[in-house]
Amino acid sequence: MLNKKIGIVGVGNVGSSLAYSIATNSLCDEVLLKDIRDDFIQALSLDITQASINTNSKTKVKACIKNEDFNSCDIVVITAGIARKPNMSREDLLFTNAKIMNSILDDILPINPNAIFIIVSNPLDAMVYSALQKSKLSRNRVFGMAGALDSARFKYYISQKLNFDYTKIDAIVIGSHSNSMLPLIKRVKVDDKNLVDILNQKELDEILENTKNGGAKIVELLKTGSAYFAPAFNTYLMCKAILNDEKEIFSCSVKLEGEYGYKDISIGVPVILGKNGIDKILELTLDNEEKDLFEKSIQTVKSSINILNK
Ligand SMILES: NC(=O)C1=CN([C@@H]2O[C@H](COP(=O)(O)OP(=O)(O)OC[C@H]3O[C@@H](n4cnc5c(N)ncnc54)[C@H](O)[C@@H]3O)[C@@H](O)[C@H]2O)C=CC1
Ligand SMILES: O=C([O-])CC(=O)C(=O)O
Repeated sequence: MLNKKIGIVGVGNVGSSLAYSIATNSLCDEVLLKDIRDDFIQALSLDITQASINTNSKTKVKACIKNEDFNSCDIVVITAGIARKPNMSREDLLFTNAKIMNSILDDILPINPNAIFIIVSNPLDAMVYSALQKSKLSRNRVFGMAGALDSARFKYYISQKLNFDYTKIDAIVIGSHSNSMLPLIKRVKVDDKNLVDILNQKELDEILENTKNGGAKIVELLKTGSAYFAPAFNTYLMCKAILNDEKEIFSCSVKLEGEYGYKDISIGVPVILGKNGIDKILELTLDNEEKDLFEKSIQTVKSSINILNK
């Protein structure tokens, strides 16, 4: 897909892995890197370009010299901010990352109010809400990556438990990107069979716990930060779906305006992604137990938004 440009703001672990995936897969014409570390992004633009040379990639990787370079970006991914360390929750990042997000939007929005903004910084759902409030852009152009990652982890833990090919597993996580996320276990299909008919309750509970703690487990092991390859690759897939107008289904954090019975809140639900960003929000029919868990998820996001708005 040429004549398309993606800007990445915050080129640390997630941002640089995303730039690498985009460039080595020749997803677009240009990737623009912006960070507060100028020499670092110069180095990365050289390194990632040199990595993609032998893939015959058409993607140019450039370090942003002036904010005006963002004026022609079709997509801007915001991965700037601090990552959590062991014994921290994502919510502990709230104030620092909201401040960083606001300063980035102050820089980019006047130059390019027409891009699609994909938010990655944590706590994800509150950051999406905050970016929407600040930008006043429509919700189909400001949304967040998390549900795709959580759904990949859900599939991973199901496949581990069953020792079964994960390509034959259909599973999705909705709700907040927090401990109160909602892996929809009753809907999981394994080769067209219901997972709940295959495993006992203890085994199902283990999968749920592992999925919810998927990010924290990596944080505990890494000690210096959080996961980046899987977050970056899922963001890459979202960019690809948009630039290629794939109309693919992803679980994304999006502002609800009545869907699922909620308004004025950003949270993970399945959506269709295409060239205009969010093409459609899909409304699953939740049973009473799922509705209660979704409400808990909503409350987690609301409490972060309320803290920010105080
Ligand atoms: N939504 C999700 O599923 C996931 C979210 N995350 C979040 O993504 C964020 C980034 O994570 P990592 O890449 O691992 O962190 P990192 O620390 O490796 O990179 C963050 C980068 O942001 C840059 N930065 C800080 N302030 C900036 C500003 N004002 N303008 C431009 N750049 C700025 C830093 O210099 C650094 O290069 C964190 O908030 C993390 O919690 C990480 C993984 C998954
Ligand atoms: O765990 C973290 O802090 C980073 C993240 O959101 C994830 O990997 O799911």
